Amino acid sequence: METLSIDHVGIAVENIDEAIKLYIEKMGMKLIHREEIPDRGLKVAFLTGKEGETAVELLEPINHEDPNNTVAKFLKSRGQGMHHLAIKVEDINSSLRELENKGLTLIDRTGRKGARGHLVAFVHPKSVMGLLLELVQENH
Ligand SMILES: C[C@@H](C(=O)O)C(=O)SCCNC(=O)CCNC(=O)[C@H](O)C(C)(C)COP(=O)(O)OP(=O)(O)OC[C@H]1O[C@@H](n2cnc3c(N)ncnc32)[C@H](O)[C@@H]1OP(=O)(O)O
Repeated sequence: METLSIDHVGIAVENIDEAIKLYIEKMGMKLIHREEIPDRGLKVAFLTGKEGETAVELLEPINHEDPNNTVAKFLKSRGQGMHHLAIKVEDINSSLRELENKGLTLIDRTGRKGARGHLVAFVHPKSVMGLLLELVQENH
């Protein structure tokens, strides 16, 4: 499998509106996309720099008290900060098979719809040296 690019860095935050303001006003980024994903119980926002390279994805749980919400759980146990790294691939399902064959532990066995309508899947941090890895395939 080949990584096409580093798609985004996911950052868990307690308050997405305050976080967006910080990234725009203090770091000079621009907001390129915002949505709520009720299926995953998340509010997300994507920001980039002027050159539009790798994005930052801010993630806030819709319900901070939901014990099944992975980001709410993360905020309670580890606090705000980097949550995952997402790489872009051409074919998410064949990449997942390849990673599994190489001994990595998959969280998702197939790509499913994530933010921006793209297909996404996660690989367990215990098999990526503590990093929660996301694969993203642009859904054309
Ligand atoms: C919208 C979409 C998109 O981009 O399109 C998204 O971003 S969705 C973004 C949100 N969705 C996801 O995160 C889905 C994938 N994540 C998951 O399924 C889960 O968060 C797991 C990674 C399996 C962890 O769940 P689990 O219930 O096992 O949590 P836990 O608190 O007991 O943690 C088990 C171990 O994993 C570690 N751990 C938990 N979350 C971690 C993270 N984000 N990065 C690195 N390590 C992490 C804990 O510290 C712990 O390590 P120790 O055992 O050493 O203490």
